[in-house]
Amino acid sequence: MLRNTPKSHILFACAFIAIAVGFYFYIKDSLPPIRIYQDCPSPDLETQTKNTEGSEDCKDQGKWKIGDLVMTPGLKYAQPNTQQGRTDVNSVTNWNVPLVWEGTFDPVVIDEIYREMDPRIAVVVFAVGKYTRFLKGFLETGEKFFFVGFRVTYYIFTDNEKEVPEIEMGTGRNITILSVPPASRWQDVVLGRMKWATVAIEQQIRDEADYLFMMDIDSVFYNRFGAESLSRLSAVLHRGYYKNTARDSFPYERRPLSKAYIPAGEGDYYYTAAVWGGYLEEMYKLVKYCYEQSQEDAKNNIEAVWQEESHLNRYLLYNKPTKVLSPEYLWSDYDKVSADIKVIRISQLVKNYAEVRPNGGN
Ligand SMILES: CC(=O)N[C@H]1[C@@H](OP(=O)(O)OP(=O)(O)OC[C@H]2O[C@@H](n3ccc(=O)[nH]c3=O)[C@H](O)[C@@H]2O)O[C@H](CO)[C@H](O)[C@@H]1O
Ligand SMILES: [Mn+2]
Repeated sequence: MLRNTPKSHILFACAFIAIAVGFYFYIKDSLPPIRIYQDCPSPDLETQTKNTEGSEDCKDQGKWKIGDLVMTPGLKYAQPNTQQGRTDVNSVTNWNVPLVWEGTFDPVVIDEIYREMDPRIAVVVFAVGKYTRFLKGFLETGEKFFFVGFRVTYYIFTDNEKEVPEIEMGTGRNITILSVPPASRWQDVVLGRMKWATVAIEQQIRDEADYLFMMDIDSVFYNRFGAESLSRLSAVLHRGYYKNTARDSFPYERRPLSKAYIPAGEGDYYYTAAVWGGYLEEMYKLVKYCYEQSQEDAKNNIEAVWQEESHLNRYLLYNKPTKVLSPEYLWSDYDKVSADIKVIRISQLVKNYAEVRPNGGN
């Protein structure tokens, strides 16, 4: 067959291949690296050993943990006191983990200790539809108050990248924008967060972060929010139900048909879904759980009363968080400040629900 091909054609083909190869080597260094997505085994107990034997890429994933509490000699801070402290609030849960309030930690000591461990902190926020208007205030105040001096990446999920403002970021701090489709129901956005966050953790965030927070975007930071919040799994008490609410009056999902069902007579606290955090792989497990449970509900034509917040509350009742954060970690501009709230660290803004949501208020 080659014998029948004119020589000029063969010469032409060879020259073309030579030019193409030459061109590839010329531009090779400016091409983005080709990355074949590798599904690392999830680090639950059964796969833990396999995971350590995995490829280089998988080896370090999910490995960050709170380590030795090492402090630099010579650090100046107030002497701790065994006799004085908060007496107006309970600062421990009945499963004996800290319940964090202003006055139960020293920011100087705690930030110093944890900065040594240098976690890469991811903050996942969604700004879909008109909620992009909240990005500026959230990010600007985050840069002033949220884990100052730590490595932080804000993952902004939006349907409108053009609306993401330019913000001056501190050293070691970044913004990553991820694109999601628009939605016609706000319920689909709040629940969709669980789906898109699951996918993004699997495909990207897992390689880039050690610790992850899920947060609402319609809020601003007013004061320090730092290393005292770190733990394997940390959840925030909802400001509306933390003081005098009997467990049977918590707005848990009460319909047995839903996967988020909690029967009467059970319950510790009511947690908000607007701020929660933990080790990357713990959060992955929990975000995915909320996603899968809500999918099950959808098959049965039911949507939990407070969407992912209901699934989160069920999970946290039977899988206790290792740190509980007081409502200082999510207050609201709607509410009068109670005497026990000495510092508001982050607060939900007043918003016109009917105007800002695609399908109106409630
Ligand atoms: C303080 C508190 O407990 N907040 C919870 C409460 O939220 P809220 O009443 O504060 O809900 P919300 O309107 O802030 O929605 C939650 C979040 O979803 C995103 N979003 C929502 C709608 C939209 O059109 N575009 C968009 O981007 C945005 O990041 C927003 O902050 O109830 C929701 C579920 O019902 C979630 O459990 C919230 O975490
Ligand atoms: Mn909100």
